[in-house]
Amino acid sequence: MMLFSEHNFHRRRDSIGSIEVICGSMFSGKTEELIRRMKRAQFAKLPVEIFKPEVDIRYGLNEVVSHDSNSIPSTPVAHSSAILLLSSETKVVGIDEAQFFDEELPDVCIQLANRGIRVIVAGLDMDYLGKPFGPIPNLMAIAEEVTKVHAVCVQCGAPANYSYRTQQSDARVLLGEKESYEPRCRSCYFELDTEDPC
Ligand SMILES: Nc1ncnc2c1ncn2[C@@H]1O[C@H](COP(=O)(O)OP(=O)(O)O)[C@@H](O)[C@H]1O
Ligand SMILES: Cc1cn([C@H]2C[C@H](O)[C@@H](COP(=O)(O)O)O2)c(=O)[nH]c1=O
Ligand SMILES: [Zn+2]
Repeated sequence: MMLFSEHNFHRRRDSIGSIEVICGSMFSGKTEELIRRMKRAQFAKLPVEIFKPEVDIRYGLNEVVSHDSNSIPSTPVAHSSAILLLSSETKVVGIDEAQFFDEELPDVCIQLANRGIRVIVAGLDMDYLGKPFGPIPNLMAIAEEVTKVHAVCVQCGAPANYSYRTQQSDARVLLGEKESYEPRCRSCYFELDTEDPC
């Protein structure tokens, strides 16, 4: 089976660029999907570069690592504009944890795509309060393709699109894993009474 993004990419590989967004809750497979697409590009012998925000130091500075320990080398950057300094040979750019970047990231992605680069951006669409997170909503608006992936709700097993924070903290940015967050579905996130009222 050929996924839409792979088909699209092949057709356009030497012509115009594009922007793809992979979004969802924590543990939904965003990083794995980003790594999968980047590795396919490498198999196609295309020069790739992967970036992540400097703030995300969970697994060290120089690689993107999934919750299943898949990894790919990456470059940490303090501001999205630094991504524009990449090599002129680069054909595919991956960006992980994009929710932590500044609001200039969508414009940076447009500039890259207009140079003919395929840009693949992964990030949380919502913060722990269920609010749209950083530049992700604007990126979704300008992207050619948006993929929303889902985790499994730890409470009931349904598809999960919320990241429920289990630690007491009001800070929007709180790096963490399973000790601080759990993926939940709407019903479990809002603790809705799902009993049939009739
Ligand atoms: N509740 C869960 N639902 C789905 N995957 C989970 C869950 N808890 C742990 N995982 C693991 O997380 C992996 C996805 O990791 P990753 O790609 O890093 O996600 P994300 O970048 O969206 O946080 C899955 O393949 C699975 O092994
Ligand atoms: C919901 C939420 C998450 N974070 C942090 C927690 C993790 O360090 C990353 C998300 O990583 P993942 O690859 O998507 O699992 O973001 C945060 O700082 N604030 C939040 O509201
Ligand atoms: Zn649930």
